[in-house]
Amino acid sequence: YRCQPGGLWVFFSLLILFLVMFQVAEKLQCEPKTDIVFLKVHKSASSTVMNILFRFGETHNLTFAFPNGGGNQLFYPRHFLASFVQGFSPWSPQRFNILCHHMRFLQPEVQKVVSSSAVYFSILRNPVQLMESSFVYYKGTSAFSRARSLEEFLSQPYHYYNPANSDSHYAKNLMTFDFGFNPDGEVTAERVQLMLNIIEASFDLLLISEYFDESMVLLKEMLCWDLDSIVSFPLNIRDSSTKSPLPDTIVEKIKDWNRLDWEIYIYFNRTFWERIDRDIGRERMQQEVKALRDRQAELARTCLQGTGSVAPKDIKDSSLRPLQHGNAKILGYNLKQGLHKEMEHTCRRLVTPELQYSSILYKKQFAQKQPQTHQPSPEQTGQTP
Ligand SMILES: Nc1ncnc2c1ncn2[C@@H]1O[C@H](COP(=O)(O)OS(=O)(=O)O)[C@@H](OP(=O)(O)O)[C@H]1O
Repeated sequence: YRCQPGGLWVFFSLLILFLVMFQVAEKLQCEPKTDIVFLKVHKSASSTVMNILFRFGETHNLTFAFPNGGGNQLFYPRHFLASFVQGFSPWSPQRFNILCHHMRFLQPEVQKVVSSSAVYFSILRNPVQLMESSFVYYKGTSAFSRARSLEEFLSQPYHYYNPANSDSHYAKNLMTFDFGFNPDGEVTAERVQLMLNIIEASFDLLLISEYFDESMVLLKEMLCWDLDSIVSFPLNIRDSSTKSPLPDTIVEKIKDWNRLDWEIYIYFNRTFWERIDRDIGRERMQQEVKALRDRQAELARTCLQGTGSVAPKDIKDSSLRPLQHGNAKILGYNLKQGLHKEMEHTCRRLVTPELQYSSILYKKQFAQKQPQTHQPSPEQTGQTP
């Protein structure tokens, strides 16, 4: 049997056609996603994730669902309502690309402000470290203000904690609360299962802050973004002088006190790794994480003075100073001098704290608009994070 030249031509034409179709199919499958809901769970590295979303949104000219009047939270701790979003009208078809400010989740209302094809994700943190962080950051709230230490609070929590107070959620099952559920609900197998089912049905991906880099790789895959879109420097981080070590006895007490959060965390930590095994595999994950860390290290060398984060008093540019809250000392960054214009912009955005960045984007989005006639009260704008 001898191969005919005509046959070869047909073979190569078919091969090229197949390759082109394959590329087109792959592209169709993997268009970068631009409609996103991020539930910004408190004290779970959510400000770092928000910075990633801010940068992507700014670069791609996307719209954000800002709180009315430009506050920093969507009228938290109230359950989310579409009417909290600036520019939302029940009579207009306008939808926003990214919803990522602090809110207490309520899906039917969220669905009114974003496209029906929006991707939903959130991030969880081990409730033990989350509560230690919350105790320091929200030291001024009613449940924590009278307790000298977390140990003291946990020795008789109901002496300090009154569920009827409007700021009590910072002290018990904060993740459960942010997902929209009752943090004081009785812990039964049925309740836990129902809660997990609802979260799983509403969210496409649950990230884990202890595995932040792996989380970003999963996010990149889900959103069809590139590596540079998911790089970050850790934001809203505390100085170690305001962190306390937790003896084992306290760890157990925190788990018990935050039982609903613990159940959420355990379950989605498991599904997180199952998803990695299913979609990426451990080996490729390792390579992707390395690529991400290498890129971040390169950016740190380019952008930052010194080796990394610095105390608030040492931040030279006041527009890069993060909000200080409660008893926490929140660190920030100094940019290198003499960076070229474009690089300076990239570096500056990486280290711009949440409140300043949000306000820059808000002004940009509403630059053409008249000032609001309705002025919400400070409580409504949620000035404290
Ligand atoms: N990349 C990365 N990886 C792991 N952990 C990180 C990261 N970025 C921020 N953090 C830690 O997240 C805590 C702040 O969380 P939030 O930004 O969600 O807080 S807030 O509710 O918006 O105030 C805060 O925790 P504590 O330092 O324990 O308070 C940060 O250190």
